[in-house]
Amino acid sequence: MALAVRMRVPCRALLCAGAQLRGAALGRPEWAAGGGDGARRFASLRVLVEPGAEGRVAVMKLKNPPVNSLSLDFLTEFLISLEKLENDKAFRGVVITSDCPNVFSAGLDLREMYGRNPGHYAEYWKAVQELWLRLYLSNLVLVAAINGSCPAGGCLMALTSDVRILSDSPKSVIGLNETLLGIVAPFWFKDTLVNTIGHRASERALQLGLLFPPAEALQVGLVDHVVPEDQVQSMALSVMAHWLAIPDHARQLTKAMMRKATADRLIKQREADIQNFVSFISRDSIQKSLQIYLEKLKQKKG
Ligand SMILES: CCCC/C=C/CC(=O)SCCNC(=O)CCNC(=O)[C@H](O)C(C)(C)COP(=O)(O)OP(=O)(O)OC[C@H]1O[C@@H](n2cnc3c(N)ncnc32)[C@H](O)[C@@H]1OP(=O)(O)O
Repeated sequence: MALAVRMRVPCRALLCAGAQLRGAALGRPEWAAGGGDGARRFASLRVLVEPGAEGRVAVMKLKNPPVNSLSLDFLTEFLISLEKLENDKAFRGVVITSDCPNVFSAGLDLREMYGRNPGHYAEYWKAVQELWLRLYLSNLVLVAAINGSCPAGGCLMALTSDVRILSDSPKSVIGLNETLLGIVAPFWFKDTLVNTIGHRASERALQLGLLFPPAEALQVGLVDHVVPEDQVQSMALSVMAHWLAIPDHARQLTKAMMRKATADRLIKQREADIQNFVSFISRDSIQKSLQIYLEKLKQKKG
């Protein structure tokens, strides 16, 4: 029973070890315990982890300004924080939210996918896979408190949660908009979306690269609740309490039953998926599309 519940993701330890080495190489402290809660509160440069009021729930705040792009450094720090929480039996649930105003996450860091070498692309993609697998198969109850814009990889991250709460703001759009960048969402992004909103809605959303405003996101089932911005966190904690009323073992086995087949599709072909990504992203035409998109983002500022 315990084995079935505690699904492990291969290569995690290696990735985390890599992250620690990278941090050490940059000459900065890995973790700083702080505040009156002692060891339970910890932070890396880009991820703040605070215990909730009752101690069973942690709040993870993404802090990679200006837009919480999922850079390699961010991903490695996030994965280490998540592993710490998974390994601490006191924690049963995690609320994931943003520390950056108006943006939950801008998705994958375009600078990791543009103008680099194949080895870098492979390392980056492995970390993106790891993020998805660790979140999608997490034994913890995960609630995404989406307090801002949530495109592409940000949306993927939110989709791995058990519940999504979106702030009711014009900036809070959510969706897998990859086609707008001239790139294609990989099959496991697509599978996660289909598992959430169904096949037809996903087909339309993916082809058109739709970014749904709050009311539409709620209607299509991409999020579970839309609330005023200042109530996102309290709503997340109240939904969490509901989920924590269910015995962990029953909920965890049910979650695994619902998600394992989808995760296994990637686990069985991780290396091939990395090679596909590297050859796709290295194409001149794709690099050109990314360059144009990055320029557009810069021009937007005027
Ligand atoms: C097989 C291939 C599959 C690959 C899959 C990819 C999935 C992805 O996640 S691709 C990334 C998709 N992301 C987006 O399309 C979002 C792009 N960003 C935005 O739309 C906006 O930045 C925002 C709505 C999130 C926030 O808008 P805001 O006005 O607050 O900020 P900006 O002025 O636009 O941006 C500030 C700053 O940040 C840079 N930036 C924005 N997004 C990214 C990003 N994803 N990666 C790297 N950098 C990003 C932006 O260029 C600005 O930089 P400068 O200050 O240097 O100009």
